[in-house]
Amino acid sequence: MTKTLLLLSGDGIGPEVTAQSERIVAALDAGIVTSTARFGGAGIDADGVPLTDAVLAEAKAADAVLMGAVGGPQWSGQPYDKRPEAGLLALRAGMNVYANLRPARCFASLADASSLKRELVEGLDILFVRELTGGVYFGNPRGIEDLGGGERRGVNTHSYTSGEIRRVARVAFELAAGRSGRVCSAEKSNVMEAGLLWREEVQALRDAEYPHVELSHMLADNTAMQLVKYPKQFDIILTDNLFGDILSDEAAMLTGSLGLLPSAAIGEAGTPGLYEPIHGSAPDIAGQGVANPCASILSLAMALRYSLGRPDLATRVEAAVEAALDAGARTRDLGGTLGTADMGDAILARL
Ligand SMILES: NC(=O)C1=CN([C@@H]2O[C@H](COP(=O)(O)OP(=O)(O)OC[C@H]3O[C@@H](n4cnc5c(N)ncnc54)[C@H](O)[C@@H]3O)[C@@H](O)[C@H]2O)C=CC1
Ligand SMILES: CC(C)CC(=O)C(=O)O
Ligand SMILES: [Mg+2]
Repeated sequence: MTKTLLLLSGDGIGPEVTAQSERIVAALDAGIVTSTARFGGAGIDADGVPLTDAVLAEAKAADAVLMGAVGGPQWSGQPYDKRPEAGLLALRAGMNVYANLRPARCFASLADASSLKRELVEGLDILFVRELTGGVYFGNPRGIEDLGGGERRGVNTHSYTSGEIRRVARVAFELAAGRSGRVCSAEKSNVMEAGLLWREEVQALRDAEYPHVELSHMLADNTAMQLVKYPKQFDIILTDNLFGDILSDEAAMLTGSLGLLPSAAIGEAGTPGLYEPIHGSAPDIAGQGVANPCASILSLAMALRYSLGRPDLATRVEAAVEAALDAGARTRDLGGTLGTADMGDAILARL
């Protein structure tokens, strides 16, 4: 059956890495129909807003969306609600993709590319389950107010309801069954009420419905430290929007590069998923053709697995990426000399 994939390549290196995923889709020849739309800074330049209603409607009507990255210095002077990043938050909220799966796996051939010693990262396989549509990125009130006399106040609100916590915790507990059965929930219940509620709700759901899951709780600052001390202690890390954002970037370096980590954002069954590399638009290397496309291609693999009904092709794409890395294919971030399209070639050759 035909499936539809909407490509929102966005800004900076977004279009460069998404182009390589598009080549993979074409090579798979699996009846996946792709379309493209403007999004992020590219949307602001053409339409005045980062995400139009029409593009959101297209995203909700597709089987899956593959996003590149958004943002860049050109748009940093805009008010917050007009920035490319606000478009991404609106897309995530509009698609109601509240659970963000961010796997951090260390490929065998990259164990020496990590900033940690080989023995600490060899075989590493962590899955972050990050809450994606709540917390401090979305809470109200927010803004910068003028207090007079040259003083201003910046305000953001971190809030979670029990329902928001339970639905993402359920995703983590369900996924635990297919892994080691262990979930570590990271929050700041020692200093934040929303963190305390997080801890209580996660524990209550586990006790009521998932008694076989081995659940532990860890304060998020300690989690950041433990990730570089002994990362292999973790299997699934369940955490909120802000901590998940930060901890997953940290974990990326354990695997060798931020350019390697994919993600899947999923919501209720039967609704489309949003797939994106965890990295941003990388203005420092944009336009040079040197970005690593692996995170985008591995995000496409996650789309094949979770939204496009082709787990067989997901495995094939992941194997092609691993085989290219095993054969020594390396972009600059991994210490190599290949450009973005060369890396795409190396992966395509092994597909
Ligand atoms: N999902 C998204 O669209 C995200 C967007 N952003 C936006 O991106 C812009 C830049 O943010 P930064 O803090 O610089 O984060 P970033 O993730 O874009 O880049 C951080 C560092 O990692 C490198 N890097 C990232 N992806 C790479 C890849 N595929 N290959 C090789 N190197 C790679 C960059 O060159 C840079 O040195 C900002 O406007 C930010 O808001 C940031 C994170 C996520
Ligand atoms: C809205 C994004 C720019 C936040 C982010 O860095 C991420 O989701 O990884
Ligand atoms: Mg981030």
